[in-house]
Amino acid sequence: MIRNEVTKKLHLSTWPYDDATVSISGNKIGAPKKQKSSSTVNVYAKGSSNISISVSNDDMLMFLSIEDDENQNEQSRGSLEYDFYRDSCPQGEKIIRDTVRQLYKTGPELAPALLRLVFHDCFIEGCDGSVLLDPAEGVDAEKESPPNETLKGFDIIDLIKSEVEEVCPGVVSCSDVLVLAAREAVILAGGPFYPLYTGRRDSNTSYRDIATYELPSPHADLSETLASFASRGFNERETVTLLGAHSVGVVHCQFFENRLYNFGGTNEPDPSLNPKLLDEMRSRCKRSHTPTSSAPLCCFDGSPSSSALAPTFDGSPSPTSSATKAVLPTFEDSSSSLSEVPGMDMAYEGPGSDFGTPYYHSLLQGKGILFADQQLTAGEETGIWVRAYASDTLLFRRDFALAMMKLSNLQVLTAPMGQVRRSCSKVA
Ligand code: HEM
Ligand SMILES: [Ca+2]
Ligand SMILES: [Ca+2]
Repeated sequence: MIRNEVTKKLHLSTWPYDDATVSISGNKIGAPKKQKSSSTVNVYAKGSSNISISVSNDDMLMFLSIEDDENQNEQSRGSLEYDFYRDSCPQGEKIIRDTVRQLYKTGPELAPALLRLVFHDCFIEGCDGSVLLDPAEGVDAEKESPPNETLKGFDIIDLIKSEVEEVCPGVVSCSDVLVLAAREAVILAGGPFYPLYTGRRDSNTSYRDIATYELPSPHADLSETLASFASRGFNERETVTLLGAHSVGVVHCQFFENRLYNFGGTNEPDPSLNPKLLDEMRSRCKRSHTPTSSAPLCCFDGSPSSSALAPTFDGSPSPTSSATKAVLPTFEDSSSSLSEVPGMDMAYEGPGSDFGTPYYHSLLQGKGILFADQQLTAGEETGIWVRAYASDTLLFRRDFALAMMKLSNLQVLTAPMGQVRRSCSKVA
């Protein structure tokens, strides 16, 4: 028999379940104690050909198998470290976790907001907090890019960051706060836990134009979506996985209105849209009347100067950005006013269902809300993964955890590059 040597690292400081226990070969070794300055516990099981590690919780098992996949982690994490702040701010990760959990109690919509926010940050020049910056001298803020106009959660990040600043001023980067807060949001939304490395630093600027051109469009067909994710190193399977994030949150009418009434100039709805869902969506999103009054609610193509150049968030005549702003309130204005803008609940099939699986189920029924969502069923390989995730929750949770780790490690800045901002919306 081949002798196996197995080393398992359990990352306890970020492990959300206090009651996890670990067994090796059937012998319970209990929940390893947290060490004082280190939260990594190595579980050694040497020289046995019969090692099995079981834990009291499915996600923990999945997490152990992720740890087996060292190559993937090694490649993408660059010079990030596990528990980077263990000496400089040992309470940091816990403060972030507790604050997100606290805020979630009164505002559960923060979970989808943070998940989308981390995607929009990491996709544009990496996970560097560039999306968080306000416009200023020399800063063309991504916030002002049309695809980011309905982005929410900036105030949540500010709140979390100020809690962290109270204890460890100037230590924990905004980009780390964002990935850690989003990880917590995924768990709260019913998604899987995934381990994260830290030590990201914040950008010195923001990339409005890049965001305008490079954030994927809700109107994109499959090949465009795949190309966009491939340019960030995601294969077809991972792209299908990440879109599973669309099982939570809301989509405003402007992003799918073209599918309901006049798809591609045909004056007919999108034929790939399930007729029942079409009725439902039409009842929530009335047809826009005149281009002038409807334009601000219609499409993402907000900036007048960019419309000719930006094929991404296309659709209809571009409104002026000031008009757009007047109609689409930002999160800061008031979350309640944003929720009054009509739209569809991503989880329209009913709350309380699993994270992920119902999304793929609905795609199989032609019930994707965005054209880009529904397109996942149009490809041979993507279709395979849609069907796989629709029926296999555990497979999805594992893949989603891995894909979120990869997303969270995109193109990170580490010392001596970048900076640690004290206020996430301002360059230090
Ligand atoms: C082809 C790729 C994608 C496109 C075209 C896209 C587009 C959109 C659009 C148009 C919305 C609605 C925004 C609104 O109405 O305010 C939305 C919401 C959302 N997106 Fe995506 N998205 C994509 C991929 C992703 C990925 C990879 C993630 C995360 C991993 C993500 C997470 C979310 C979440 C959580 C929401 C709900 C936000 C909320 O309710 O606050 N999206 N997306
Ligand atoms: Ca960024
Ligand atoms: Ca970068």
